[in-house]
Amino acid sequence: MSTLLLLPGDGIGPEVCAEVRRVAAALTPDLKVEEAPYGGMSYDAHGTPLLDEVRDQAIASDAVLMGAVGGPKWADVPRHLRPEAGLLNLRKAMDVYANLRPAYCFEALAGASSLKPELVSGLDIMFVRELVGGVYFGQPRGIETLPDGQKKGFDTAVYTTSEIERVGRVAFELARGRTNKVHSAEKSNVMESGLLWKQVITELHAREYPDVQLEHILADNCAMQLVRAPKQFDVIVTDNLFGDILSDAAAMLTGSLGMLPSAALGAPGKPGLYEPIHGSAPDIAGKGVANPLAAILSFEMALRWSLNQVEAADRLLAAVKAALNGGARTRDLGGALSTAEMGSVVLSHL
Ligand SMILES: NC(=O)C1=CN([C@@H]2O[C@H](COP(=O)(O)OP(=O)(O)OC[C@H]3O[C@@H](n4cnc5c(N)ncnc54)[C@H](O)[C@@H]3O)[C@@H](O)[C@H]2O)C=CC1
Ligand SMILES: CC(C)CC(=O)C(=O)O
Ligand SMILES: [Mg+2]
Repeated sequence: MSTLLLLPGDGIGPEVCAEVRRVAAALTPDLKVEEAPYGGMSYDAHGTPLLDEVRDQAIASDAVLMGAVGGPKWADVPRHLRPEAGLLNLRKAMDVYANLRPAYCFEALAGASSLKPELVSGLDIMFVRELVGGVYFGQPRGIETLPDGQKKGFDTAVYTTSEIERVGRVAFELARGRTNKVHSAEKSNVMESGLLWKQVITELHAREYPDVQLEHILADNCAMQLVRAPKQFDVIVTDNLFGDILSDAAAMLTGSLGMLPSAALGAPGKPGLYEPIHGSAPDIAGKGVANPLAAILSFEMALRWSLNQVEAADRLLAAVKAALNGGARTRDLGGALSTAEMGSVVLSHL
């Protein structure tokens, strides 16, 4: 029996994870679903966003699915104890370095996109975001007071050859099963870590993946091209910061931030960390209106990538498609369904 560890977290996290629980109970009754405190609610109860035993439980499970963490309540908590620090520490501890963020436009939602339907109809981009390196983790970092009394805030963007190579390999391998095309996005024009990124990807491509079409693109141009002509992209491999930003932007091409799931993968055989790409959405938390589909589709990715249940994943994907084809829409998609009502429509199609 496989184990899924659910970490609902804060804000809308518990609301969308409740729908994942219902779907899992109906679709995969043999899956053991455990739950643990995490994020701000763990800080409130235990003084830390990630207990050592929860980290160990995550590493020992077959897959981890989290809702979201953070919110204004914890804005004044010291940086290393903030909910977001718990998330970064969990990603690092699980060494889930390749974050797959599919920006897939369901046919029924082409009209809900921020772009004209013809620009997004058939859109299927796979972001491969490096997740455990770069500026979110680099040292030194901090806020210091300068001799003249003003303050200096600083971070370090750092990547090593092996960190770039291993995520690049994931992107090229994925591309081979798709349209054989990879864009590598960086800022090699102004950043040394970006220059190394470009060199390592170029060498990896020449050495191991000459059959795949590779294009380098500066991250700012990539942002512009995503909203100009997104269908030119298939796989986009990029660093932690650019991947975070570009994938949020791409979410709106698919209709809503509430639609995008993700899978964070490490070494083969190790558990993956699955999460909707959105945050805790404090502006709508507690209202029961959040779109649960990003979380439900994250469960679909967990079934496919970690839990060896491809048939169940196919059934779930078909149920989400049927729900959307039937007109089911939460508020972010222009409809009026509540979180639980959207979950129920998906369930009705399983
Ligand atoms: N993986 C995680 O746990 C993440 C946590 N965060 C944290 O979440 C908190 C809030 O961050 P924000 O910048 O507001 O980003 P956010 O992603 O939480 O929300 C941005 C906007 O999208 C809407 N939205 C997000 N998810 C939605 C859903 N499922 N259905 C309908 N609407 C949805 C929100 O209502 C809001 O208007 C912060 O503390 C941030 O650090 C942010 C991103 C990822
Ligand atoms: C640490 C997270 C809050 C950063 C983020 O927005 C993300 O990973 O999507
Ligand atoms: Mg983000």
